Amino acid sequence: MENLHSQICQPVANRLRLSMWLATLAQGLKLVIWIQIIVSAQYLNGFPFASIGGLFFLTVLYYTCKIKAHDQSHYAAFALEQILRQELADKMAKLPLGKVREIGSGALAKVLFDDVRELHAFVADAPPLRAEAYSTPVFVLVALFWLDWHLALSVFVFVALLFVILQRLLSRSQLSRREYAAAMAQVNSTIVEYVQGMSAIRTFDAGQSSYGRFTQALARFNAVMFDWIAKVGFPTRFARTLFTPMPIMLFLILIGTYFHRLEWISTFTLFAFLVLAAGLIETMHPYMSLFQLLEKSRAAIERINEIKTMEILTALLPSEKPKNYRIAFNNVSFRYDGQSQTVINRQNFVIPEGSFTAVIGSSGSGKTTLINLLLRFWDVTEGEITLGGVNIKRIEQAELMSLCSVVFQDNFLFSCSIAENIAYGLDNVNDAQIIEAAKQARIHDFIMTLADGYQTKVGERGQLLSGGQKQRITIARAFLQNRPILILDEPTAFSDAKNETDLMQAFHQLMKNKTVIMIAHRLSSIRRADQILYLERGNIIARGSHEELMTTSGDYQKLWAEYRRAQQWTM
Ligand SMILES: Nc1ncnc2c1ncn2[C@@H]1O[C@H](COP(=O)(O)OP(=O)(O)OP(=O)(O)O)[C@@H](O)[C@H]1O
Repeated sequence: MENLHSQICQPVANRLRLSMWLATLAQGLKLVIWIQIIVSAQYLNGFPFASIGGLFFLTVLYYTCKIKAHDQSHYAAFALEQILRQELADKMAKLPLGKVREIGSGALAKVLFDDVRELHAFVADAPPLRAEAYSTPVFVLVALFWLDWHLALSVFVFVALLFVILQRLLSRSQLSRREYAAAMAQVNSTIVEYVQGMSAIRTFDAGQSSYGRFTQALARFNAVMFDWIAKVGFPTRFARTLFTPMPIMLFLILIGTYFHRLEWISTFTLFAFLVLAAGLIETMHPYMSLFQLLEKSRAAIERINEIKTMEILTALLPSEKPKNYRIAFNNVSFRYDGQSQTVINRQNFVIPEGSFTAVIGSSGSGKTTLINLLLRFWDVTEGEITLGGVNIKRIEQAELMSLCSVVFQDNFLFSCSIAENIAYGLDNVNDAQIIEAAKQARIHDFIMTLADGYQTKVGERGQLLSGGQKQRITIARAFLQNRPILILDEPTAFSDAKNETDLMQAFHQLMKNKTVIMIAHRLSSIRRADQILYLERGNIIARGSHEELMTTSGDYQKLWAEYRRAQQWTM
């Protein structure tokens, strides 16, 4: 077995070995049964009934071994499937969250489901096939040499020749895996984009450009496949023709009758050779299937290994608990994987415990990145972030998360009830507490208008609710969590003024007595901030309270002047 395959099958190696041995034993028994039948053919006039018992026993043993081999390899396949899914899921939990988002949920799900399933087929089917492909030719050749070494040697040379031809043909037919994988991945991603972005697609381009990208990807995939078929069509058909019993039978009849005339072999030996050699050639078919299984599973294993070997978030030891909730960025720089430019450049600032810090800046200035670094969705490239004087890399991930409540603009809800979504991840929460949190988040009245109230299912990703409603459910969860650090991404747009006022009131109540960092999109909501960080191109260009910045920062004054002009224009 190839290194790649044996490495990934390591956890179930013992079962697979057992399956191989049982399958090999079954092949040996099959051959013994054949030989016994052929030998019995010599006694057609007086069939040895005594040996029927033995034959029956061998047949039962043969089927028992074959079935047990099959069972073992299938158990191994199921066990490995479970082990790998568990391992990959554990690994994903330790990867930087930014990395998980970058790879995309579609691609990760494909590895967890499709690739692991692909491997199942290989693990379940390969051991019996391998036993058949490798042991049967050896057994049959031993039997042929035992019958007559002259003819056996000729058959051996003939089959070896065929084998070399088969190897050549199969290696020529290897589909350029990288090309195939790239073409397939492009088809998948364009399908996902086409389906997920359906609303934007219909609004903006009636599906033309996105559909165009999809058809282009499909055309490329077809071109790769056609090219492959053109390359392998003839070799495959030729291999199939060579590995039928006919060529070896013809060879045996020619050379066998010659040997028979020389009186080197008896008629019986020639007959035995014809039967056994036909079987020998059939054993090349499992070899071809095995080759295809190996090829198909190789790409899956490569993708699984890619995730298994990804760098995880490492914790610096010994782990420590923060002593307070003062946050400090010390000389922090950050560059996304594979990018040459840093998006945060050597930044230093402090967020005092219990204060409200607003982060402002134009689109792409690095506001979200700053928050992602604090939550360890990514790790800083240089410098350190401390919480309560402790480098966040020394704080266990679960501990860090248990100190922060996060409310994003686009909030993910789970496809369960509203009550379950509010209490998500929290133990020992009763209905009264859930209702109280919903009231504080100004969402209780809306929930009561629903026929099933708090038991209403929100649909996949919360699609049955509006953006504002989803956000208020997340705010209710944050009220219930009551964690000392609150990270908010202020909503930019909601449908009506009432909804927006409700939301802002809920936000302000939630912020009380907490260390708050808010990405602010509206200047009106930052006036009461203790500190405003004005970020541009990864640098804080101004820092201070509203009053301070209005006197010290020309950029900040300009921002307000523009904001006021826009307000007057709106009015
Ligand atoms: N996963 C990523 N890989 C590479 N570059 C990224 C990635 N995410 C963001 N960037 C880049 O980093 C820079 C900062 O992005 P960030 O999302 O932090 O900006 P932002 O200020 O939050 O913007 P917005 O207000 O539009 O949300 C941008 O130039 C963006 O293109």
